[in-house]
Amino acid sequence: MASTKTKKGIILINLGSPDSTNVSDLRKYLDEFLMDERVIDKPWLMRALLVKGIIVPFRAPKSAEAYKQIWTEEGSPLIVFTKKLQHALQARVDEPVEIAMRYGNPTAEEAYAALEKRSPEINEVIILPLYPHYAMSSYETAVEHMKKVYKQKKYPFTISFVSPFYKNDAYLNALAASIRPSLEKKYDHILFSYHGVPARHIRKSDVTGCHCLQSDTCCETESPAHAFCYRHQVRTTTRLVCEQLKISPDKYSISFQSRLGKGWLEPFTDIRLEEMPGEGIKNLLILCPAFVSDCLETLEEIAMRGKEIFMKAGGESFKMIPCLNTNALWVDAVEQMVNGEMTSD
Ligand SMILES: C=CC1=C(C)c2cc3[nH]c(cc4nc(cc5[nH]c(cc1n2)c(C)c5CCC(=O)O)C(CCC(=O)O)=C4C)c(C)c3C=C
Ligand SMILES: [Fe+2]
Ligand SMILES: [Fe+2]
Repeated sequence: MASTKTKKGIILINLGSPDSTNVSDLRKYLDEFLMDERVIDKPWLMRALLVKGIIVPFRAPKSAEAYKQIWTEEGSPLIVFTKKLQHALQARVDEPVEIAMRYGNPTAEEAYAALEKRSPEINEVIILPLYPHYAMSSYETAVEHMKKVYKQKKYPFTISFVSPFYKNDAYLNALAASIRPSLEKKYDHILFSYHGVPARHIRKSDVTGCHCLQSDTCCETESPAHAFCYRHQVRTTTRLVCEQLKISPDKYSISFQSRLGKGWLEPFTDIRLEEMPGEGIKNLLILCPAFVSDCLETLEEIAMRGKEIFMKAGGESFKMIPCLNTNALWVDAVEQMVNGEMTSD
């Protein structure tokens, strides 16, 4: 029997941005985002009342102003950097590369259709969610959405997903290289600020039902829960990259940003930024490794508002290390991952 030759296509999926900074586009984007049951995990009616009745009407005008601070002529930084990553990868691989956004545009349907149109003979699509760490509100929802859309039509290809790459060697090398030049100048401390999640989400994702968040050190005790534990994974990325760079544990820490409501992972980035100068940390290096593309949460929340909090509290220098964006070592890592050369589980 003749064997079928594999013809691959690649999709990079990221979170997505509003189409513009108009309040109406913000409403549409926030509605789609926050009505996702993996982001706000309340029963549909309660979620709809909260999102459509309270959060979106109040947040949309404020978010529109925030997006205006970072919007470029080419559009939202998150989309622009994801497209640039697509082109950088495309320059290295023969397989067609498309992008999709979990919320907004381009959609999953468009990405599948674009691959089919570019190469009708594709029989296998590798999907890389652009999140280093597993969270039900990021990695899981991207995967489930791509699967749901895939099932709605008869596509001539199979789909498979790259796992969270928080301890992948090539990713860690890229992250370390992006930090290394900043270590040459004087600094007192490095803050790894990760996007926060509700603690409840971590407990929900605990496959053992009895491990996650049981103590402050449970993330350091081996457990099958860690394949889905955001806190374990961000701690692992931080520890491994600091070991590689020989940064001693007293010189760095982790915090969580962008909280929306109560019961989120602590410590909070904004609170730590206010406290640090009083603890003698006057010269700060900060990075946001939950994001591989600079976006609203890095450029506006941290580089603008976070810096202001720190400097007002008595800080002297605040250096933000950019996301990996189109860093050549990061493109190497992406190329390895879509080629199935993952070293993480
Ligand atoms: C319940 C609310 C939210 C959860 C949980 C959450 C998790 C989460 N988000 C990202 C990545 C990004 N989030 C971004 C923006 C953003 N996030 C939330 C809410 C939750 N996120 C909101 C309401 C917004 C919109 C902006 C705002 O109004 O503040 C972005 C930036 C998008 C952009 O266009 O630049 C990213 C990226 C992760 C990785 C994550 C869980 C780990
Ligand atoms: Fe978010
Ligand atoms: Fe855990």
